[in-house]
Amino acid sequence: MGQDLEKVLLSQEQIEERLTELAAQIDADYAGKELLLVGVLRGAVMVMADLSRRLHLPVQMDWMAVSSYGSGTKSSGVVRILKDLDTDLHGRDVLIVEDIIDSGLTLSWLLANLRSRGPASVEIATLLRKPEAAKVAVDVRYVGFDIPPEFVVGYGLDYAERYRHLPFVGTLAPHVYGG
Ligand SMILES: O=P(O)(O)OC[C@H]1O[C@H](OP(=O)(O)OP(=O)(O)O)[C@H](O)[C@@H]1O
Ligand code: HPA
Repeated sequence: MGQDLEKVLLSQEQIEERLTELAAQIDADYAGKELLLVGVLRGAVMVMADLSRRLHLPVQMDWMAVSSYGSGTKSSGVVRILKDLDTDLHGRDVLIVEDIIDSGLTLSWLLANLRSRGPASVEIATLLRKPEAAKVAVDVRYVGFDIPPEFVVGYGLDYAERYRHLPFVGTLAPHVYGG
């Protein structure tokens, strides 16, 4: 496992500190409201757990599963809903919780999809964003870290379903994905 990693990009401490800041901002922005957190499976599980536990607002949580990456390192651009929400979004303040915005294709599709369901508002919170990899612009209210356009793993992010459990974000050694 150690040999698979090239470097640690963001330590557990850096991530937790930033999530605390984002939670305070979200608490202030939605004061007096009840928020519906929509986690995007599977990558957002860690961010959802750690961000939601820092919120003081009343929140509900629901989950969607979408897929655009399959087992590779590039977005296919074709988004499929693998599991839809159980919650009616009509009149709700919705915050999509994500691990990463890379090309932006998944989130721009998801944002349009959720906005078509009649919510009061839909915003996005993502731990990571790769500005140099953007293929479409996505309006993101809460960003943990802007990172370089390298493939990263850990803290929910996988390569071929591995490395999601790592408590930090790192890059993989090129030999792992045949680079
Ligand atoms: O901006 P994009 O280029 O569209 O990439 C971002 C998407 O890719 C990842 O999901 P993935 O499809 O890998 O599924 P997973 O969450 O199950 O790992 C991530 O969780 C985002 O949903
Ligand atoms: O850099 C990444 N790593 C893992 N999954 C991803 N999905 C989009 N970008 C990435």
